[in-house]
Amino acid sequence: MRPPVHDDAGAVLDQVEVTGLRAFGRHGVFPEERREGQTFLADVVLHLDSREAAGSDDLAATVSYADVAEEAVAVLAGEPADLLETVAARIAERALRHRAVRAVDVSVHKPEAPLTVPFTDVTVSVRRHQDRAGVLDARPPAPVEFVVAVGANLGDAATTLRRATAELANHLGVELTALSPLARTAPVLAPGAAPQPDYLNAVLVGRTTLSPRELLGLCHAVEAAHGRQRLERWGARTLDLDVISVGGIVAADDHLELPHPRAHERAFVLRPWLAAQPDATLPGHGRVADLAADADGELEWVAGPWADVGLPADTGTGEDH
Ligand SMILES: Nc1ncnc2c1ncn2[C@@H]1O[C@H](COP(=O)(O)OP(=O)(O)OP(=O)(O)O)[C@@H](O)[C@H]1O
Ligand SMILES: Nc1nc2c(c(=O)[nH]1)N=C(CO)CN2
Repeated sequence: MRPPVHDDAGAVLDQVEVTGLRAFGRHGVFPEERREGQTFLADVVLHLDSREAAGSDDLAATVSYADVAEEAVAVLAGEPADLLETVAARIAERALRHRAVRAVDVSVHKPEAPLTVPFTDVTVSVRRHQDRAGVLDARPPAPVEFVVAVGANLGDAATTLRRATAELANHLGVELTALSPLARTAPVLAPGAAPQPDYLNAVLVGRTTLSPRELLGLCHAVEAAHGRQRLERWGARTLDLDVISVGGIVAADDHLELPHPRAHERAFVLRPWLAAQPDATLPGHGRVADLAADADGELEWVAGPWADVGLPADTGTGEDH
């Protein structure tokens, strides 16, 4: 095991290790190294939280070491660099594009390095961490899954939710793949708050090429277009769009936290989400089915289709739950 990397809560991350990756490359400072080439090797240790993947036995919840290995070998065999440090950093950068990878150790070996003395190996090792703030602003290289929870308890809530859902679905870089049925839910209020009307809630699942920040901005724009005013925390509202998760990212800054910090305890999020996506997991919290079973909150399904957006597959808008 490499020295551990800790997550934000101080827990040691798991390690996935690939060693002895080998390729013919042309890295080096000397012209003959560029001309003749030589063998390079790499060891890669991925630091990640494997609990979700272990719970669901689903490769999508972790990272394929085969992909990381191929990417590392492509760097070894690829564009020549003067320094092993550069080669190691390139491999690390490729590995960190996999969002599940929180940190990575890369060692690059050059056992045929042009030294004038007997030696066994030359190794350069680097450790790199996920740029956690940057991750919230980065557009994913390929579409990633997102989950948005919608709610309203002022005005014609059903019409607002239908229109807001269509506005999201029609936005460039956003595609909806599953919709929960509509639920009527008892308001979850701050202690001592005045009573409020029941909410209508639903959950939208989709794929996006927007950055998480852009998706939040889009949600705010749709809220504003429907007259949302932020007067008090947890106040009654014409429309509320919460970004629950994007691409499995676990990251936070002052304006955006992923996954949504209260989603794991909210029946009005979890139960519709489960209905839309029975095998869903909430990054850092586990299976939505388990979380939904533990969450308190009164909820009653509103029968019938409630949104008119084209989905790639027939999904449960209004079937029995
Ligand atoms: N994952 C997220 N989704 C939506 N807003 C978020 C998220 N993370 C942080 N925020 C921030 O929270 C701020 C308050 O959001 P909002 O007014 O919708 O809160 P709320 O709906 O009253 O309460 P709650 O956040 O508990 O749902 C937003 O301006 C936004 O910047
Ligand atoms: N039932 C219900 N209660 C809430 C809701 C909501 O969407 N549904 N949203 C809140 C703040 O986002 C606070 N309380």
